[in-house]
Amino acid sequence: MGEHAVVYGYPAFAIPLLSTPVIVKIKQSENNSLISKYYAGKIEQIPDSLAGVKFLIGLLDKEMNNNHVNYTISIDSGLPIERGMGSSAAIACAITRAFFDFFDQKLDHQTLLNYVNKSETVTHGKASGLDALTVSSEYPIKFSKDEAPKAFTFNSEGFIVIADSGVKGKTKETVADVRKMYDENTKVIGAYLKQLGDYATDANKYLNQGNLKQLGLVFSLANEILTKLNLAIPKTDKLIDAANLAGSLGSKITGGGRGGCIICLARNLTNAQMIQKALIKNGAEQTWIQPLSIYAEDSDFD
Ligand SMILES: C[C@@](O)(CCO)CC(=O)[O-]
Repeated sequence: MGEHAVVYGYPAFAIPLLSTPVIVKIKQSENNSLISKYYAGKIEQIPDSLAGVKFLIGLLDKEMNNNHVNYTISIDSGLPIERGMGSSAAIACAITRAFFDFFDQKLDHQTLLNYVNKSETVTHGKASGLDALTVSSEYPIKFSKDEAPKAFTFNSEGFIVIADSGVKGKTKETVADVRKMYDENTKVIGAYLKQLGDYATDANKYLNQGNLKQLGLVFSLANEILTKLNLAIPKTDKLIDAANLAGSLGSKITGGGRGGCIICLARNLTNAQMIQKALIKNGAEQTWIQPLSIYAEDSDFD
């Protein structure tokens, strides 16, 4: 909740998808190379679509004062890239952790965030830091106007269902387009962004109260604003309609928009599975179901 608005300092919160980790391994080898679903080959020839990864590897290599060890980096990620799921931040986070481990260096959280954010700036342009914080945390992260971002826990029933539309969302492009709209019509677009921030605050309150019905409602209200910001496309609209018809308490685009993923709220597992079925039937490429109970303070989710 609060994506795009957070870039302007408004409240937001995001939850880490704990059931889908990104695993990066580094092994000594003859040449510096990368093995991943999206590219396999020499690090110096990494394509522009993975510019953030290439930049980060170069930076880490330099800062580890490495001038003699060659390595192969392998990335194993269940998250699709360019779908508003924070996968670029998650990959950057795992690469940084793997590098520090490989070179036997201690890594504190702030240093980790600095590296991820530098990589994100190459991938997305100026980022709010929300993705970096979220993917490096076991707990949801809250951004508010007056305090530093912080992790929080909540006790709530319910499930989230996420669906990938299969359409690439270009966060860099949508963030730049919203900025252009804001510069051209600050009053109206500024009011939309503030409203998104307010919905994020409301959603946070309803999560704490375990009020799923109201939470679902603010999901849908936020989606209306995201649509006004030109972040919806027919495919995500279709998925949202299908989820709502199948009993979702509320559904919205998640992340940068104009493609990418949608997120829905379900009352219970049966409800979540019915929504999942409808999403698949309506063309979702991949879906994830996650209980909200894993964010409770005493959760033993591992
Ligand atoms: C769209 C955005 O708000 C979230 C992307 O996951 C961009 C950002 O926060 O940097």
